Amino acid sequence: MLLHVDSLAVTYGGAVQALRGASVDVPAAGVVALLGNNGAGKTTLLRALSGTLPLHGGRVVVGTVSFDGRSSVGMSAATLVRAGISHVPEGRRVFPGMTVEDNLRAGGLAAPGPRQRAQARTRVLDLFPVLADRRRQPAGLLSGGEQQMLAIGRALMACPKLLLLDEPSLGLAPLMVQRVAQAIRDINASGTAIALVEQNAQMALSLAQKVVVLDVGQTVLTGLAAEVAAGGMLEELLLGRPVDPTTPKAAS
Ligand SMILES: Nc1ncnc2c1ncn2[C@@H]1O[C@H](COP(=O)(O)OP(=O)(O)OP(=O)(O)O)[C@@H](O)[C@H]1O
Repeated sequence: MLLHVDSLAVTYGGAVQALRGASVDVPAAGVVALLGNNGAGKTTLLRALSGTLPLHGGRVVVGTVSFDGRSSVGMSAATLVRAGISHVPEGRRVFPGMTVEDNLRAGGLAAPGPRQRAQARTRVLDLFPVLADRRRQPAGLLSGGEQQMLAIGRALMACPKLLLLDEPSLGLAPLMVQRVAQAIRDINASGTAIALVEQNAQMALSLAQKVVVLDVGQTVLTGLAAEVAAGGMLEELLLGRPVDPTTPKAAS
């Protein structure tokens, strides 16, 4: 398993328990959708995995996280990105005053070497040709969809084994959502594993092989995407009806 997370607990400021038993496995080259209602802990989970919990207060208190065979709890964001975990945060967070090219260059600082950096740049510009057209423009002038592409492209510049995507479709027009979804498919087809947080459950189910549902900081369902989609379990969990504790965990 590329990523193995078991019973992870995270608190903010010692008081807010954002995660209280999150478990998720992501196989090499797999796509896992992380679903759950607002406040379920999805963003916190991605931040814990990429070492970007707020410096002020966010803390992993218990649990196991292993990435590529090594325990990764407590590693810095810089170490984790070099180990192969790239995070595209919610709200894209491109550097608005820097050009598209410089945003990509910043992502490439974590690439293993110059040859891999050049290959990653070619790959990103093939995936998102609009970034090549706009490479001299400040990132802040791009549309929301283009900024999302740039944020994903910047993350890919580090040559990740695992890409963490937080709400990539948020606020995008339907056509742009489709283009981002296709890009996610293409990225995965080239061997990069993906953990995808998405409010758009339909999109997430169409991209993922596996689904993990979080509720109030805990993993309450793990299953194959096709089975979860067919079984109507998701509506039950996301619409807030009581979860049957006897529901078996589907095969992972
Ligand atoms: N910096 C922070 N300080 C204190 N509490 C926080 C902080 N960030 C998140 N929380 C709390 O932690 C819990 C989990 O939040 P998180 O953002 O991880 O959930 P989420 O599933 O990503 O929700 P959403 O879909 O709304 O983004 C919530 O109760 C939230 O209020």
